[in-house]
Amino acid sequence: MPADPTPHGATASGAGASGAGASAAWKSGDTPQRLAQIALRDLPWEIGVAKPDPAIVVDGVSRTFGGLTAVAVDHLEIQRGGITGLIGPNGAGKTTLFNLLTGFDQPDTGTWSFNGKSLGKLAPHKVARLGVVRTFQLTKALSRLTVLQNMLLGAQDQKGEGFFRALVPGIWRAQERENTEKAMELLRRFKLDAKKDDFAGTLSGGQRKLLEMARALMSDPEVVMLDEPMAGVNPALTQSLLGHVKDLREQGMTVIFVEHDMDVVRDISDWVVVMAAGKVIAEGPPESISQNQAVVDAYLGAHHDAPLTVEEEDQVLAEAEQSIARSEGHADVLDSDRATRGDTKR
Ligand SMILES: Nc1ncnc2c1ncn2[C@@H]1O[C@H](COP(=O)(O)OP(=O)(O)OP(=O)(O)O)[C@@H](O)[C@H]1O
Repeated sequence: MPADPTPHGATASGAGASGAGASAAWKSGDTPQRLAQIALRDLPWEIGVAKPDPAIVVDGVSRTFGGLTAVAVDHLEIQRGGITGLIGPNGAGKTTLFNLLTGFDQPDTGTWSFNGKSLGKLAPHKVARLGVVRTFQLTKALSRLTVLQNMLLGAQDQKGEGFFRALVPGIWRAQERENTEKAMELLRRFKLDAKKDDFAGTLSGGQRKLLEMARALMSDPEVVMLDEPMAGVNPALTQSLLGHVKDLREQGMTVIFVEHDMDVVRDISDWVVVMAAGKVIAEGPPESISQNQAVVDAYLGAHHDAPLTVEEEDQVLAEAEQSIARSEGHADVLDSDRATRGDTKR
């Protein structure tokens, strides 16, 4: 795990690359949460704004599927040590962006880097080895492996994999023991230790989400990307999951998570990035988002598919009735019917 949460390029007393007003407030002993908040506090709420200490920088990344532009992000920086919420209506391109950043998909154009190192064209396991891991909207726990076996699959740097090392069983046995100890420690933290020998397929949806998060931590990541970690999780486990996400920041990790529940987003994000139709349409601290007209429009637009309320349904029916009656020359019948009911609305 990253031991030193102090932002790169910043001393404990505070000299960040930019945002000088904010960095002046850094004190030794500040928690990662406070450091991230201070680093982001005085930034303008502008799309593509430079962060004092970015872990990830995205430039001109686009991905199309046939004629559809799923992602078209001009410039985006993710602050190290903070929790960044990525929100947007269905189909906004959030998962596709995650896929691109973690090597699960390749873009048509663009570059992106982690700690200044380009991640373009790297396979997912290499991206993970460098320190960027992700979880999936639909969990990828392998049902027919046990919980512990799933955890061990997440371990990096398996010394037993190398040919010469494989000739020296002592090395891989020691490695295996180390990995198992680490897996058990994480399982205890996520309260899954009692289930270590159960098949992952027998876990509840929420427990699978926990397992996936725990497994992602086996590789000691610096950046953890969580795709809808709370989706389908019962309320009792939601709190526990939220606590775990906050813990990641306490341990100095950078977290990016996709979430639809705005209460959750407000609760845990230091910064929020909003996507719609593949583009970033707003970014800022959580409190800035609900005041942003572009965000309100994007969400209201997305709600065309939402079920109608009873009142809206009544109105649609009444209008349809009127239009049929008029086209058939019976408007008078509807008018007298409405008058009988004491309904004056047309
Ligand atoms: N493999 C694919 N082939 C074709 N179209 C795709 C593919 N993957 C994503 N898309 C399309 O790209 C757009 C962005 O999808 P994406 O899943 O990234 O959105 P999202 O913001 O994560 O949505 P949600 O919140 O519903 O998960 C959508 O229109 C989607 O249908």
